[in-house]
Amino acid sequence: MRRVMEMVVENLACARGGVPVLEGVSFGLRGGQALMLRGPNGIGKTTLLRTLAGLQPALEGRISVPPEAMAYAAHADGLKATLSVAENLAFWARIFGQRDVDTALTDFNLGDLAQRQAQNLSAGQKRRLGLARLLVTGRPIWVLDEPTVSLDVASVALFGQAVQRHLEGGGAALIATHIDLGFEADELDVTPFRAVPREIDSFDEAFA
Ligand SMILES: Nc1ncnc2c1ncn2[C@@H]1O[C@H](COP(=O)(O)OP(=O)(O)OP(=O)(O)O)[C@@H](O)[C@H]1O
Repeated sequence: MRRVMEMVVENLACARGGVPVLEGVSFGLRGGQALMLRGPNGIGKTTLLRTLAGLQPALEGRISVPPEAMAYAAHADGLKATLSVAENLAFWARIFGQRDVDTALTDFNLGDLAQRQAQNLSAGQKRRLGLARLLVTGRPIWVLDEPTVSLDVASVALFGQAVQRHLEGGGAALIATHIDLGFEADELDVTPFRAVPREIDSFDEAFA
């Protein structure tokens, strides 16, 4: 895995549906560090993560590392329904120039399900497969949006261990979650960065 030196985010502003939701977001993330994104429902955590991962443009600001340094996981979408668990991982590994899928199978307890088609997995098993994909990206910064949805207690623990191993290997993680993942991590509450509503330029025309 390529090591993260440090990701620096400066004065970032991001929007959802054309409406600014967060602005002035600044923070740093270094190799070995996990940062938990906190804030109430709807504040803009998903929007921020999508912007960092390059899925939507920033309104302003600077991100010191390119999206290619990041592996983004939001939900199990993107799984190939008719491919088996092992084939899904091999597919992703090939895309990212990696070979090993056994570690991902083992670490997310997917060994017994390796030959099952993705479409026949339970919600929690699909989520485990979605998260196992992180391991075959080889990318240093994991950007995770509510990664534990649908996971049972044992799977949350497996996930927590996988993140910790990633950190020990010099990786970093930015995680939007409402729950305690069971390991030491820093927190970033994005509430203070809520965008100030702007005046609508066309107000006069619209209501004239
Ligand atoms: N497609 C969309 N078009 C317009 N507004 C949207 C769209 N999707 C989300 N929003 C709004 O953007 C704001 C930020 O949403 P976002 O999903 O980033 O919040 P969040 O902090 O991740 O919330 P949660 O904790 O509930 O997951 C919310 O007010 C939401 O209603």
